[in-house]
Amino acid sequence: MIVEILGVEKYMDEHLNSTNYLLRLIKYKTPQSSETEIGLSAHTDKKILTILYQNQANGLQVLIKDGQWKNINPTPGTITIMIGDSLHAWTNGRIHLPYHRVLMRENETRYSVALFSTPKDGFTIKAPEELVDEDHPLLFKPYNHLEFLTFSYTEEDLQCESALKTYCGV
Ligand SMILES: O=C(O)CCC(=O)C(=O)O
Ligand SMILES: [Fe+2]
Repeated sequence: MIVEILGVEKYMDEHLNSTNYLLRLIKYKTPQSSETEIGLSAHTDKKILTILYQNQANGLQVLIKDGQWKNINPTPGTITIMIGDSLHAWTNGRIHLPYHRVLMRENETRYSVALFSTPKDGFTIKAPEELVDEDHPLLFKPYNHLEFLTFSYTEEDLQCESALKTYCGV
């Protein structure tokens, strides 16, 4: 759908051939006090797309424009999809990159299952020429996904507002 909306369907095969998948089951510790606790601190997913499924214990929040955190309380049985850094960079910033976190509330155990699609090792993320023009100048230099991941585990990444901009912003 995304490639169709952006008119770059011709890259679909390249995308499928360069993608791996990773499934993660997460169990969050149940807070025993009435204080809310950070289950997962604010971050963006460094990968392409995240498909998220959770139990009834809500807690996912997304940062919205005015700097507020918005609760994401999905209807039971539905999934939440989030864009990761790789797709944000590949689309030359055309698709919003959501900062998100998980807050835990008293006596609720949250389980979530995340299916990440991720660029294969060694793949270079480069926005297609169709998505770069005068109105949309190139935002990120082409970068190697694995090297970016290595950077994202460093102290420098922890201190910067956007790993992607710091690492390869134009
Ligand atoms: O558990 C959740 O709802 C969020 C998980 C998440 O953001 C992640 O694993 O990157
Ligand atoms: Fe995440």
